[in-house]
Amino acid sequence: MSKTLFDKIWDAHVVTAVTDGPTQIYIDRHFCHEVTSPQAFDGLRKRGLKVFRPEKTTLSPDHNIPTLNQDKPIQDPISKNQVDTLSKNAADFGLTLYGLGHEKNGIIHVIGPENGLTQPGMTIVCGDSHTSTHGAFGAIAFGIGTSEVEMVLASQCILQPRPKTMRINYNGKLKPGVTAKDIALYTISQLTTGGATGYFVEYAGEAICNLSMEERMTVCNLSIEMGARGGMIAPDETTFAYVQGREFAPKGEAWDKVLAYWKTLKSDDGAKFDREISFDAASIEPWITYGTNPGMGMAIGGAIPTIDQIDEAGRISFEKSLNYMGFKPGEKLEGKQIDYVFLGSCTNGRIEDFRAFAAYVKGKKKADNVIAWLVPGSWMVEKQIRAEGLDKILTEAGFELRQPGCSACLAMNEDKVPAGKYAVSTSNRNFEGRQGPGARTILAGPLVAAAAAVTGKITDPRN
Ligand SMILES: CC(C)[C@H](C(=O)O)[C@@H](O)C(=O)O
Ligand code: SF4
Repeated sequence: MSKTLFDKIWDAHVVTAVTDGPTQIYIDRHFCHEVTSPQAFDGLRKRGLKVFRPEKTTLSPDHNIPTLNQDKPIQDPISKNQVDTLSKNAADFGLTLYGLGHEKNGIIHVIGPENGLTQPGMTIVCGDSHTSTHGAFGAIAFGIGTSEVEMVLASQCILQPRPKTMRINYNGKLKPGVTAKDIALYTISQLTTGGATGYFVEYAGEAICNLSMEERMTVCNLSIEMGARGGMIAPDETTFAYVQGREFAPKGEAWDKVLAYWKTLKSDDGAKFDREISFDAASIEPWITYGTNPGMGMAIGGAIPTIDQIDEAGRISFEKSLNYMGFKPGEKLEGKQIDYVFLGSCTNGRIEDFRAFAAYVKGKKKADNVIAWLVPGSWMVEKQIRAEGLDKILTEAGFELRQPGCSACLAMNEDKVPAGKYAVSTSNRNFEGRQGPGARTILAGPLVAAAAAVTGKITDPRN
């Protein structure tokens, strides 16, 4: 029988199938950060349990870490406690930790792939919704809650109801100047933030096959913002070339063997999805959000919907959202002045994002009205930025590089956008207060962020 990519990986990981109940699934890789893991470790302590397979779990603090002076003690007591607790848990349970100051520290969804811990065919979990990022490798990767973190630590398994499957096809080629982030924001705008609830999504089609691994990670990262359990892309030569040679990638004979298996990981012809939709890649424009959820987006040259374009049931929240943002129905945002630019996060904090940003700002100057936070996703990204001399281009254009971490993506550290200020951000959430109390977030890709940083306004990077 024809199988989807999802079915193949899922079926290969079933430990116990229960009729009318969740399936027990084996987990190949487990990532942990400081926010969602403390109670899980305490739970193990209370039960007198060890971590079942310590080599399968990797820890990195990312949410609470400062992006300046990481060599000094963390000032905020709550953040310090969370980061210290993660270190203690790693030591007590014998787990690998890329702690603060470690050359491999960074956002957990950035360091997994760059170290070769993320591989095709795997089941991957983390107590974090953006675990969907790892699906870019052709893996079943999804976020879990803290009680499930405890379950995985104790048993290397998890109980999961089988999600429905959806395939989204992007036919044809993207237009020049359109990025992976635009694909994702466009898709959420079409499907809405609840449009993929209950589904595991496979992204497919020519425009997806043409993406680099980092671009695929950006697309899969945002799956959760349309409610999907996760997103995935079939592995191909691009995937294999990215994984090969990385620290934890299989080597020698083991590589040849696994590669033969990875090549079978694609949806068979005739495989049935519970839902299938298609978009014309050429209809995607550089995309920005105007509201307070990632589905409230539009082409950069477009206009915010007018009230009559909104379903009656949604009008109150639409008005509330625009009120928070200080925008009016029907308004165009191109040319509107902004205050902050944030380049970073597990969505767009990788080397290609910094290359794209640097290429745009090269020979130009940062606008005086803009405060720009350029935050690499990891120390490996930071090192690469310097190795390529991108830091010099950025400095000459008036920018400074900060130290890696989640930073202003959710403002758990000091990087908070002040109330009422507008931030063009390459991250993935624009909820009220996400980047600081009262902060107003406009989500966009790295090129739109670069254009905003040099003009001080919302600007189409193609002009
Ligand atoms: C802190 C964590 C639980 C959260 C998530 O799960 O996504 C965070 O990473 C976020 O992006 O909001
Ligand atoms: S960068 Fe943002 S989205 Fe990603 S894990 Fe950190 S807080 Fe969550």
